[in-house]
Amino acid sequence: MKLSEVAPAGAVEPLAAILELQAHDVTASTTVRDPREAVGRHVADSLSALELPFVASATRIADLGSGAGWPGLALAAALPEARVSLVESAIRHCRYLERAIEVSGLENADVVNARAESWPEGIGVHDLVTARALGALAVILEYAAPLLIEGGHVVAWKGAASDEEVSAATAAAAILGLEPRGVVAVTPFPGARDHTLHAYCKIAPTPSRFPRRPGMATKRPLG
Ligand SMILES: C[S@@+](CC[C@H](N)C(=O)[O-])C[C@H]1O[C@@H](n2cnc3c(N)ncnc32)[C@H](O)[C@@H]1O
Repeated sequence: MKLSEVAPAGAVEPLAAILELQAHDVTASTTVRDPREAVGRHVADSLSALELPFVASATRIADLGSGAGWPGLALAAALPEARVSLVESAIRHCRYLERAIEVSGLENADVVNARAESWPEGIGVHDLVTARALGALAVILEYAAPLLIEGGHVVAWKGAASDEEVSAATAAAAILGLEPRGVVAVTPFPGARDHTLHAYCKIAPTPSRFPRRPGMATKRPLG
């Protein structure tokens, strides 16, 4: 797959620079380094969410657990009007993300070295929170809900999620002021299997006891 087949014209150059960096920088947190493979597995997978209208129109995005920057960097490149914060707890990954922003020239992305549940400046200001490969759905929702404005959305990129995981997330959503808005199956690259986007909307204030202390969402999951 070519970048120009999966990314909007203005996003091709910055993303090509990031894929080149990712291929050679040993601190990039990914096993998919070959740029030709990364076009599908990282870029197209990240941009598959643009088919959701509230992703395409988002203006203030937080990508939680960014790692090597997917989906956050791809969304920043594709949505130049949006501001994208890459929230990453590991300083090593943050340094890489800063280099990726520098080589790409993306001016609408920034790096936040924090745990998603310990980022007070991020509370209540985002209309979209994204997360890929960060954890169980219920955990992602617990991290995301406080960061959203009412009417904002969460999108979680998942492989095959079990019925149990989805039910736990539905129960967690009800506690957090979120409502499920569907699961969309996507095929970002030929042969991609079990790629789904799980969407939720914030329909009510999140109770003030959230975010809980760091680590609690995984130690004692809601739902
Ligand atoms: C498996 S990687 C996924 C990276 C990227 N989203 C992807 O799909 O390629 C998960 C990342 O989340 C970070 N992380 C884990 N818990 C976190 C938290 N509570 N807040 C912010 N980052 C977190 C880890 O350091 C790691 O870089």
